[in-house]
Amino acid sequence: MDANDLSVSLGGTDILDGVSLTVESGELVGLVGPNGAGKTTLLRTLAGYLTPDAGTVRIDGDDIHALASKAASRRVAVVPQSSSFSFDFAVRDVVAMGRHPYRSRVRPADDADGATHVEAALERCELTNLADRPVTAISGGERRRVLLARALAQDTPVTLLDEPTAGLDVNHQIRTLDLVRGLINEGRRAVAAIHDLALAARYCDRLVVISDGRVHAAGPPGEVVTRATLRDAFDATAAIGTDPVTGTPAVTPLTHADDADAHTHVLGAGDAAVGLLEPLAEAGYHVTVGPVVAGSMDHEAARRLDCHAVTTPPFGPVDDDAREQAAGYCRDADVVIVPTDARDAGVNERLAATADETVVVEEVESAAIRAAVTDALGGATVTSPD
Ligand SMILES: Nc1ncnc2c1ncn2[C@@H]1O[C@H](COP(=O)(O)OP(=O)(O)OP(=O)(O)O)[C@@H](O)[C@H]1O
Repeated sequence: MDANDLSVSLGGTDILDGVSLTVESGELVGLVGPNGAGKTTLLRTLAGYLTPDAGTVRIDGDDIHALASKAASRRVAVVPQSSSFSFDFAVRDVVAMGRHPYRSRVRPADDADGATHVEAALERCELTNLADRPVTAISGGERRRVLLARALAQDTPVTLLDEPTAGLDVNHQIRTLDLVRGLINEGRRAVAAIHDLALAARYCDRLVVISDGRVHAAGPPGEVVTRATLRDAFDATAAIGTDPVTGTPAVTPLTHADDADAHTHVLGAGDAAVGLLEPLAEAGYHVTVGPVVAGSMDHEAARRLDCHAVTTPPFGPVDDDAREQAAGYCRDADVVIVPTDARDAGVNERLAATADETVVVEEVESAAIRAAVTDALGGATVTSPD
């Protein structure tokens, strides 16, 4: 699927502006972005429901907006965010509605294997036991699986999903995305709007960040889910780590702070530095740290918070580059903090709140690193807090 330079306005307001997106076979693309960014509008445009003011959507070469409705529905299926069923159709009948694009009043035999698709979709979505139940008499989560099964029965190369996990318990969120992933692994293509960034990062091959109707960033989850993206696209402060089980980005939203972007340099390393970085970043400071040993815990803490770390190789003296860079940060920073160990967490908190001074707290865990930087600075800025 190729969406090229899509612009859409609704009610006289520009909603999408120059959005392009490609989805290859065997690829799940996640649409992420703040509320009101335009994700649903984009999905509706990709589905052919909304005609763009400019731009095209092609599936295997066919312009989706130029196709007749049944032909378009044989290429793309939609799992909507919600659907209210006002008639008490049986679950099986709702799923069978997915076969509509293959049926013809004049040639009813055209969809000879329709029933097989419907039964397979029911089974895959664990709905076989509910197949005869009225759709008005099942739970909200089960109804979402019915919408997914209907899309499966439609048997299209492209599936568009709008918040497929919303309202599902944690078990069914995973089962639903595992199911979607299974379809992708069979060679289908899908685009899914997913609010949960960690789930999106775990299941999608690529993420497209939509913000204010534009593509803010696009790429593999590890490249897209960054502190900078969270700040710029979502206006959110977050720590980004690595999920220890899945190895994909983990997102911890932090309390929002509107503080100035004063530069704080955390000099040297140690366990205390790990605890310092997060409150500083949370308070809105531009934080740098180092020198830290490459691959150490404090380096990882800096990485996940998107704080630039000056690194020095393990098992060796602090190298000249690291020494120079750290010295530069120490000269430029509004505050230089040399952390003590964890018992001084209270002191660190106080320092973070008074960042307009240069304060150095003695006793860095790694005396060698402190000595190296102090030396590079000619000892000039090293002062005692009291
Ligand atoms: N029919 C419409 N007429 C005018 N504006 C609309 C219409 N439909 C949606 N909008 C506006 O378009 C913008 C994008 O809405 P959309 O539903 O695409 O966002 P979204 O990213 O899916 O949001 P959410 O995450 O909250 O579901 C919103 O500001 C919304 O108010």
